[in-house]
Amino acid sequence: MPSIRPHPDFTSLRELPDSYAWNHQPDSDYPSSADAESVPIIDLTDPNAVQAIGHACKTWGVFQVINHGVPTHLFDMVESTSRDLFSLPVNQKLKAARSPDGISGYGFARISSFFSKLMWSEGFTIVGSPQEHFRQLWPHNYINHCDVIKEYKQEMKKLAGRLMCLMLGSLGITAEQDIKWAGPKADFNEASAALQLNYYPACPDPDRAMGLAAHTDSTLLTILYQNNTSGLQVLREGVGWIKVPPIPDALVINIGDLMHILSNASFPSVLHRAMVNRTCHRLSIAYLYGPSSSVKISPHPKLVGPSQPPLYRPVTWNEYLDTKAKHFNKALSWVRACVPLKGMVDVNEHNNSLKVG
Ligand SMILES: C=C1C[C@]23C[C@H]1CC[C@H]2[C@@]12CCC[C@@](C)(C(=O)O1)[C@H]2[C@@H]3C(=O)O
Ligand SMILES: O=C(O)CCC(=O)C(=O)O
Ligand SMILES: [Fe+2]
Repeated sequence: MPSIRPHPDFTSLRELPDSYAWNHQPDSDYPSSADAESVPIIDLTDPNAVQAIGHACKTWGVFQVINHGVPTHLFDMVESTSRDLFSLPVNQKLKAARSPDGISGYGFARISSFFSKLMWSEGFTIVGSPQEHFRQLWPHNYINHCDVIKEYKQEMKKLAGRLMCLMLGSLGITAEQDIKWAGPKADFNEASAALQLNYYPACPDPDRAMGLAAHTDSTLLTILYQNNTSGLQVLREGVGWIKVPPIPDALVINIGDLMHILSNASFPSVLHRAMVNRTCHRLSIAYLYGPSSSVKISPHPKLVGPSQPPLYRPVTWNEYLDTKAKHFNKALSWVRACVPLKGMVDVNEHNNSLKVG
């Protein structure tokens, strides 16, 4: 939790309090070519999807997918549950507040404590069943909302398994032969995940506010649904912050730190952030996908050899989440093997409200 106190209901403020005002670097720091580049869009029914995904993962660490097979009505339903949740009175939402050392529940982003300024957003993290927290929010009608989340997570799990096969396939790794923890059907059925609902209210001074500060995800991969309001940006080295526009029915897929480790740094975990809007609120739903708790993730043997030493030590998801909670943007360096890594992004350069020390 930040040492500065959040406004109890910042969604109703007419002016941006100083505690929410970030000192953004002017965009002129970056060449204007930032507008000319855009995140790849990949059709999952395209026979060349593996190559396209491999290229996007290596060069961007992020892409959008279309024709992914997730039924549209599921997005409407999960959006409606999220709206119902965030429009509850503050006191009601606080009944499901995340405990100080917990992961699930209502509150600020987990990384908030690393910043001297507050973020213009609310979040709700779901790990496992949402039942207990949803009952606190909606004592009389939580069951429907639980069902929506359950169905959404099932669909996301299937898609995440497919994406794992495509991403690894592009590196010459097959789930059947090369990844034991992919399970007997090689469908990654034992994998686990968290669902993060993010709500960014309309903001009186969007140019000085920050929705969600620049970070990488502590996942294998993340599947992000965003409503029709833009805000997501990804950092392209040497170019700058690139907007990832909402495309109806498309999903944004990004590489997380664990996939960066598994790929022995072939795939970068992309730095991203969410900006806010003066007139429209924004909603996003992140499916944060990782291995089951007993699995140690390490650079895959097929990507290691005499000229390619393993760049990271083995870690479980829980160990990595603990490291991230302690060291935030330094977490990857903490699991680095004793080999210097070239071309690492220093997140400090891009987060100027980061607390020092
Ligand atoms: C499974 C995860 C992944 C977490 C921690 C835990 C639950 C909540 C996730 C997020 C969601 C919002 C951004 C982030 C950076 C945050 O603050 O909380 C994420 C973090 C991570 O990717 O490190
Ligand atoms: O809201 C967004 O677009 C980004 C959300 C995000 O990065 C996250 O939940 O990890
Ligand atoms: Fe993220």
